[in-house]
Amino acid sequence: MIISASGLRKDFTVSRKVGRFRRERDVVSAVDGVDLSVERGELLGYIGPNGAGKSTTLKMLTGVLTPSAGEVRVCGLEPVARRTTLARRIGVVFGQRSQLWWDLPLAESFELLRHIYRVPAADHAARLARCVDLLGVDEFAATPVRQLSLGQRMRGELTAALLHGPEVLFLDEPTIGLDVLSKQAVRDFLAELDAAGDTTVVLTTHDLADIEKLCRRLVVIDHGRVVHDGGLDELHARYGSRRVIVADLDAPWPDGLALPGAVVTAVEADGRRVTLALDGVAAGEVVAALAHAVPLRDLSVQEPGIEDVIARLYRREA
Ligand SMILES: Nc1ncnc2c1ncn2[C@@H]1O[C@H](COP(=O)(O)OP(=O)(O)OP(=O)(O)O)[C@@H](O)[C@H]1O
Repeated sequence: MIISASGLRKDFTVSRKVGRFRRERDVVSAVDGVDLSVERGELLGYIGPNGAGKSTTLKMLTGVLTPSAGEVRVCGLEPVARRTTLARRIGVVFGQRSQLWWDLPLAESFELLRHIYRVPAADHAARLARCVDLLGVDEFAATPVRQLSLGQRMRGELTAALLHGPEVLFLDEPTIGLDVLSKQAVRDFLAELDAAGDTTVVLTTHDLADIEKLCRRLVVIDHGRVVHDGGLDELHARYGSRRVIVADLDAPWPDGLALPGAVVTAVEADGRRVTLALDGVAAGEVVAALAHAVPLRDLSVQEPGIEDVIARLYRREA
């Protein structure tokens, strides 16, 4: 395991005003007993609603915050105690904090990072070439960082985080606020990184397209606790996502008509369009029964959307 955590906790003490003069202290468990194992080369989606504890977890994994309790190892090291050693073996992109030099052209930040991490020139050149190829960072390498668009800066941040060849890359919301093209470039880049298999990636995101395109495994956290750890398919199965048939009819849907294995969820367009959710029955059987019962004009079968699953999961509709 390249990352392992057990019983990981982080409590924050916050003071709250009570009445005019009194303050009371509350303890907020931002991370409340998280167990996590990540294998080398995995791309893990670490997701959850706002305030769930994602960033706090990442900060403990990268040695920025000391856990209140629990065990954590990244690359076999205890992150806080071995922070400097760990820094050479991980890459970090946290939305709010930049690792680039604001007033220097992007290319000079890359060069400085090469010296700081003492990366052999050939390795640096090879890694940079890959980022030029996939993220197009050469187009704005001469521009001072402060003048870059958010999308350009994020592409620069990703490059900067990878130039020393980290074993693990931690990304906190890398696509938030980006324009469509930059989002696509970042996503394609991460897919390629995942396919190459030599970098472990932990990704927090609220972007459903990121989740759908990139994360084969998802750890979902809510109120500081893991509520799901597994693939997207398992999530669909567990939260009862159902395939849907939308049928256009030549005559109105007969009131009260029931088909085995399907539930009518909507009747629209003067009764000439009906939506049926499948109850685990093969679509073919329901379509055959439908064709027998009503004059069909057109029909489509839709897979459940990730939006639906995640929304239900966050509402805890198990
Ligand atoms: N330094 C701090 N002091 C007090 N409370 C904090 C601190 N940092 C985080 N919290 C609280 O801990 C909880 C978890 O916050 P965290 O930032 O980890 O959530 P998140 O899942 O990353 O949320 P988001 O998706 O909104 O970024 C929240 O209730 C937050 O208000």
